[in-house]
Amino acid sequence: MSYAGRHESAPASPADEVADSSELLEAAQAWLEDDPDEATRAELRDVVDAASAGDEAALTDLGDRFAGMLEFGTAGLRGALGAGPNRMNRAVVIRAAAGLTAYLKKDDREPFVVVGFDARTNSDVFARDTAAVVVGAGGRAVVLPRPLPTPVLAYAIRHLGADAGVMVTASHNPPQDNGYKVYLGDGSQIVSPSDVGIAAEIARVDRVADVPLPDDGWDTLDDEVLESYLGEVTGVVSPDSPRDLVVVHTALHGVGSETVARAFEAAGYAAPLPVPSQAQPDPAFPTVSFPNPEEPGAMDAALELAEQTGPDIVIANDPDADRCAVAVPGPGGWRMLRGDEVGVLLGAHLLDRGVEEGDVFANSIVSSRMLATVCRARGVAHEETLTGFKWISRVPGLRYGYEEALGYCVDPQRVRDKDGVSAALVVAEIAATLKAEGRSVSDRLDELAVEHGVHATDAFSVRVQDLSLIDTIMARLRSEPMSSVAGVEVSRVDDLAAGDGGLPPTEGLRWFLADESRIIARPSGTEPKLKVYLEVIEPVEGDDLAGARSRAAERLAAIRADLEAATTV
Ligand SMILES: O=P([O-])(O)O[C@H]1O[C@H](COP(=O)(O)O)[C@@H](O)[C@H](O)[C@H]1O
Ligand SMILES: [Mg+2]
Repeated sequence: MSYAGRHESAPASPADEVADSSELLEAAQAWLEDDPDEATRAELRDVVDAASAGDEAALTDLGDRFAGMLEFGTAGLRGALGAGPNRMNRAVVIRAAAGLTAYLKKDDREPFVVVGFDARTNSDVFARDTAAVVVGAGGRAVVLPRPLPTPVLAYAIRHLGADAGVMVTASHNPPQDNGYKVYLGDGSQIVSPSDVGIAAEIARVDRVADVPLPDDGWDTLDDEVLESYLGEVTGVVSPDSPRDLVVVHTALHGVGSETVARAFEAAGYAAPLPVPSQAQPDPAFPTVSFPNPEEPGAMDAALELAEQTGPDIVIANDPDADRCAVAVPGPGGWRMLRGDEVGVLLGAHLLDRGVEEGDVFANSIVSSRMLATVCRARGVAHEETLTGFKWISRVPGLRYGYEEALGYCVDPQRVRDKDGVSAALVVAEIAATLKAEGRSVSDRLDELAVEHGVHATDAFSVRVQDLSLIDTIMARLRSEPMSSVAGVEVSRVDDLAAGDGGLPPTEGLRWFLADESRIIARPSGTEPKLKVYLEVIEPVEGDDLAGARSRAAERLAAIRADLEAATTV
């Protein structure tokens, strides 16, 4: 399944279907013969045999596998592992690597590509294929020594002076997925027009069998890259801020444990207390249904360990360790902070530590407007970008950028992407500093809310099997416009697909209500779901923060109820 949002299809007539199914079987047979991987060949052969014998389910399955090539979405290619062009497999990866290399060669030089990989099923195989394709095309390739966090790869690109980087990972997606993040030499993930240029080169690859695939010729790096990253990442915290802090950490079965523990020790903090059942990389992600700290249940084991051991904070990374989630103790037990809360906490902290002329703070349009308000109050420039770090990381003069999806870039000079390791260090600095003052992270959030107003955010997803349902919902939201939400008049609607709001066109709708509440609906570019983001702002009168918070929560819940109704499948 491709999650990039290409899912328009016209209803077919019965005659078309017959023609389509024979064309489909032909296309599948041709793909099968050209697939270098015995495992996916066998898988596809079974589906083709069943479909040829008239099995309807197999035919539908085949149709989905051949619904087009995986496309670049919010964070590169991402899809279910399996045979066919609309899945993640060796044939698709070899095509992608060949297209990328051809694109890089247009600059008339031998491309130099650094490749990283996580610990998912086949990530190492896809990394090796990528290196082989680059070398086979006359380029130079180096591969990270073992499964490591995405930010280490993003760092390596600029550290080594590579022309491009590839990270084989599906980040926080379910175990059956894999993915392919592509970066250029500036260290940022690709955006238009390079994604279109690379896609055009991928489309030009006629047969996988014609792509030279040598058995060697690339270098496997030693630990120097990781050591160098660790040596530099400690620079995100001040040498003289307090270090007394107890942290529980989970890597959610991903690759973050070692790098985070070593970064904490290198920076002078105690290594976090790991959640033992989730500390080692495991492609089956056995203890969680979704290895995404945003999903219900994913943090249960970490919060349970926190209940038992009483740390100051809990930190989680997603499996490729570019996201960072935080939980704090409160009167009612442990509470997960929203990405927007961590985002403003980090932003305000970096503002407090001092900014330089030309520094810009940024966040994505689906994130809270609170950081913009804080920046305005301090006279510091702030920008909004489209969703995805590929956009945030490109803001000129970026000093700090974040997105509500638990992504933070506190050190854009070194890593032009979100980095769950450096973010964890700055979170630790904030928590340890507050602890030394006898205060807590919650106290600091209260202070910011009193000063700038309660910015209450929420989000929900409508998960679908059939991607065309997302189009159906978006079409309905356009054709039956909401005039009020939760009893409050809609004062402005931006069709983001038309470029309203002054950003590059992207599928999505944004509503502003008369009371400044904001709603955005957009298809995910990484998973088969529609995402809806909500924000209300409630000023704090006098010092009645509790009253403002409860009014905000009520307004938010009412908006959510209306939007859930408006987006039912
Ligand atoms: O998967 P990760 O951790 O790299 O995260 C990726 O996906 C997130 C969700 O994207 P979408 O809303 O389109 O699904 C983006 O916000 C993020 O910038 C991107 O890098
Ligand atoms: Mg990730």
